[in-house]
Amino acid sequence: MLKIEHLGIAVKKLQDSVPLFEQLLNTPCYKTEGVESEGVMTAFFQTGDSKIELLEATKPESPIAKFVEKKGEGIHHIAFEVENIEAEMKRLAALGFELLNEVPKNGADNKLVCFLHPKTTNGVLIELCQEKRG
Ligand SMILES: C[C@@H](C(=O)O)C(=O)SCCNC(=O)CCNC(=O)[C@H](O)C(C)(C)COP(=O)(O)OP(=O)(O)OC[C@H]1O[C@@H](n2cnc3c(N)ncnc32)[C@H](O)[C@@H]1OP(=O)(O)O
Ligand SMILES: [Co+2]
Repeated sequence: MLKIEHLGIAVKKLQDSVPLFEQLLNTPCYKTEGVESEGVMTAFFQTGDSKIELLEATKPESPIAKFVEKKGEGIHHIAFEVENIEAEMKRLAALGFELLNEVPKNGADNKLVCFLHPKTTNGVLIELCQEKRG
């Protein structure tokens, strides 16, 4: 794993949380982007080498809607940047980690992503992400 690429934070309303995080971090939100396949709208902040990703659900079946309903707002996942996502997925599957998607899928911010089930990672949802090339 190269670094923590971003921390995902589930929120109820970006409209409220974006200004709050702008004040907290003292840096502007540099991008908002919808990811239809995940049912989320995201907002990104640069913090040093890593990012904060705020996530608001855009439909009731969204993992973020379920999470907020059950646990409330808060840290949802940690995303690690990897050099080669397919090699990393193979390596982790062979070690017994449960991959939530068998092939890399499109994430926000020009990334290919794969999630690991929190039940195999001490209750922490992990995202692998690789910059899309070409
Ligand atoms: C845009 C993209 C990007 O960065 O580019 C993103 O981040 S998209 C971010 C949104 N997309 C995703 O999260 C995709 C991956 N997530 C998923 O597939 C799902 O959310 C699962 C993690 C499999 C959970 O779904 P499921 O329907 O099974 O929910 P559930 O509510 O029944 O939860 C099953 C168990 O997992 C726990 N659980 C659920 N979400 C969790 C989370 N974020 N962190 C830690 N534990 C979590 C529940 O408390 C429960 O534990 P107990 O059994 O102990 O009660
Ligand atoms: Co993420």
